[in-house]
Amino acid sequence: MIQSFVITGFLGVGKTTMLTNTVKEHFSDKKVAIIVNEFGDIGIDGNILSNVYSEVLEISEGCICCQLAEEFESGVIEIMNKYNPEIIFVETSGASEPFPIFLSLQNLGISVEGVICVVDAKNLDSYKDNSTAKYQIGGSNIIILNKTDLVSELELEHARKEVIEIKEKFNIKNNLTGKMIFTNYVVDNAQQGVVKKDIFNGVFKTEEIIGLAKDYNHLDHTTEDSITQKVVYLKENINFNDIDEVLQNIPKSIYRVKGIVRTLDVPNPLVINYSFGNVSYDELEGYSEKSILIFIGESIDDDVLLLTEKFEFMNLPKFRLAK
Ligand SMILES: Nc1nc2c(ncn2[C@@H]2O[C@H](COP(=O)(O)OP(=O)(O)OP(=O)(O)O)[C@@H](O)[C@H]2O)c(=O)[nH]1
Repeated sequence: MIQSFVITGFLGVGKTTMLTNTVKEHFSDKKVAIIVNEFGDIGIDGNILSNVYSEVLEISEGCICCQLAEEFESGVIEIMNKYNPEIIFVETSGASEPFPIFLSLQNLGISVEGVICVVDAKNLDSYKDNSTAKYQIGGSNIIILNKTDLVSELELEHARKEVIEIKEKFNIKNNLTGKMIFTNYVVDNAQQGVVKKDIFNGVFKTEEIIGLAKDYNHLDHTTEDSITQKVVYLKENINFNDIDEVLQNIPKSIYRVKGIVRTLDVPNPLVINYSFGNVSYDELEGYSEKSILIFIGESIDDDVLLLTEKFEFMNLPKFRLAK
């Protein structure tokens, strides 16, 4: 039977980092397929992962947990036929819930060995009230407190307590029987997403939950903290400083910026990663597509316009992620 892991967690907490490091560290001897639910016209994570690993399927422009179950399931079947993987990792978008994906995998006869929720130990307080974030923790059975390099032991302990509190409150139940779907869960720590190998050995017996999971209904995302995104394509005449100035002045309502941008003064295109006030730039060779920035957050329309008014846009499409 093919095994799988679902990786969930809020925007920018380190899911892709964990996936990349984990696959390299613990699964280099296995045939691994990675499925990334990415938003926007190009999958930036997919682009990066495909440099590391070859078999990446991207499901784009939508949320697998809401509209894309069918596309997701047919994509998984395609991957199984083409690559015959031993293990499948599914990275869900930071704005979706993990459990519907669990069910889709189960429908396809794939064994789900764990639903891993990556938590940002440094920034949990700033996103823990978002309803999707709570359901992500509630819908997982392996919780990884990541970015431990950025916190003190006291802060880590605080984050751990908070996570357990949320988990106990939002632990998903079967709608019909009222029983907990996950009877067991673990909380562990990681830095740069490097997770202990035995975490992947499974912490629950699949048969424990299969019966319960069948009757589970999709939880609705609530409207009040809906997450939207804006995709901005940039013209080619920008300097690095123009980009940096925008990224140093991101308002709090924008949780996440990702992109790949070519500038006049840096030789290679730059992969841009912004989350929780930190921005990083990594040069990427061989990218020749349009320069693109994706802004993700709550009610961000005006903020993005204000921030980017100095750029000349090619266009500015908008997607709705979660309602
Ligand atoms: N200091 C520190 N930074 C980290 C750690 N893990 C990830 N990061 C950084 O956090 C940023 C976001 O990481 P990603 O792995 O892209 O996060 P993600 O959860 O996949 O993001 P989305 O797919 O947009 O939801 C990147 O700049 C990472 O380099 C960590 O343990 N410590």
